[in-house]
Formats: sequence, C-alpha cells, structure tokens
Amino acid sequence: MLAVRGLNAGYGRSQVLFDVDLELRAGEIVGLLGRNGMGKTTLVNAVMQLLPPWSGGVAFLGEPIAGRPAHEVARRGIALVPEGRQVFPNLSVREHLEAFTRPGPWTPDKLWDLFPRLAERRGHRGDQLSGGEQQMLAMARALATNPRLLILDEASEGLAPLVREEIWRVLGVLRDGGHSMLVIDKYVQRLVGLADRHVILEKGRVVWTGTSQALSADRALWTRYLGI
Ligand SMILES: Nc1ncnc2c1ncn2[C@@H]1O[C@H](COP(=O)(O)OP(=O)(O)OP(=O)(O)O)[C@@H](O)[C@H]1O
Repeated sequence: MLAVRGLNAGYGRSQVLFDVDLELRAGEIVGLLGRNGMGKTTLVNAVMQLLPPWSGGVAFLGEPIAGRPAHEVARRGIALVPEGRQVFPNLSVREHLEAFTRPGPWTPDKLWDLFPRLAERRGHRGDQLSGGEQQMLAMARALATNPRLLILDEASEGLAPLVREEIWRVLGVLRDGGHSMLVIDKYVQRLVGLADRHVILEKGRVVWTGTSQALSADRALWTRYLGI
C-alpha cells in the first residue's frame, strides 16, 4: 500500500531523513518509534508531501506520489491526524465533519457512534473542546474522508489517562475493522499491543524494523533507541 524507498528530506540545508525505507501492506498497522527529534514527524510530512522530499521514492497503491501536491495525496486516500491536532477554532464539531466527509463507510452517524463524546459536543466550536476532544475530532475528521491509509502523529500523547484510553479503544476498533494505519506514539506498550510491525528511527535513519513480538522480546532495543 505504501512504499518509501531511499527517502532523503530536511529543512533548508539541514538534512533530517537519511535513506529511509518503510513499507506498509494493506490492512497492516505499523508503529513508527524513536525518541524526540529523531525524524518521525518529518517522515510522515514527507510521505504526505507537506514537506517535499529531496530525493527517493514514495509510492501509494503502486503509484508514485513524491513531488505531487499534498491535496492530491489526501485525495488519493492518505489522511493525517497531525501532531497538535490543528482543529479549526471557529468551526463546530459537526461542521468539521461536514466539511471533510467523502463517500464511504465512515458517515457522520457512524463517527458519532465511534466517538460518543464528540456526539455530545457536536454543536461546540473547536476552541471550546478539551485537548482530548480535539484529538478525537482530528481523528473523526480524518476518518470522515474515508481514507485508505490513516496516519496518526502522536496518537495519545499529552492527554489525560482516561481520554488516552478512549483513543486506544478507538484505535482497537479501527484495527478490528481492518484499517491500514501508521501510528506514532510514545506509549510503546500500547503500540506493541496494537500494531503488527514497527520501524524505529534514530537520527533520521531506520535502525530497526520488526514485528511486535520481536520488539516485545528485546528490551535492549527499548533502552537503546526509545530511552525506556
Ligand atoms: N520546521 C522545521 N525547521 C527546521 N528544523 C526542523 C523543523 N521541524 C523539525 N526540525 C528538526 O528536525 C529534526 C526531526 O524533528 P521531527 O519533528 O521530525 O522529530 P520527531 O521524531 O517527530 O520528534 P518529536 O517526537 O519531538 O515530535 C529535529 O532535529 C528538529 O529540530
């Protein structure tokens, strides 16, 4: 579904990603791990073409997308739940979903069922929501586009424990529904329980890839690359 090959990217003259390879098959959930500043957000932005890659390939559903406009990448079926959520302060919860809805199984009614808390707050504006509710809204907005691939940058970080659990519950529902996802989160334990495979970035390079089972079994990796 997604194939990143030899990707190099950065900001100005400073290179952040070095020769990154990453694959994600249809129906697969891949965790993207690494300490702060190792290049995870840069990688998802380069995949989305929000940050044009310097060189290397990005293919989605067999078609090259590197160098294409970001809105075209979204239209082809990749949706990003960005770090910091980026909900619109002046739009209501309902308006967020209406503005992004595209045909497919995720109708607003299904999304209200998936996020009961948002359903209760459907008339509230983006700036009236708690951080956790904003994260739910960012997820619902992404799902409303009925993407083929959902990318979550910091799925549950910085949220109160109960809300965090709610986010992981929803991610479990999405997994059970066969959604393809690339998930960044520092709760490695939860990510290991959710994802099929993982990719660890260290200073912009892929230093390890493997299954959840392999990552669980090798705590030295956690210490060395994740600081846990
Ligand atoms: N807009 C930017 N301009 C210049 N440098 C940037 C920019 N965004 C990120 N960087 C740098 O790129 C490197 C990788 O940052 P990135 O945000 O991709 O890491 P990350 O793994 O997502 O970290 P975090 O977990 O803190 O979000 C860091 O050294 C960071 O300072």
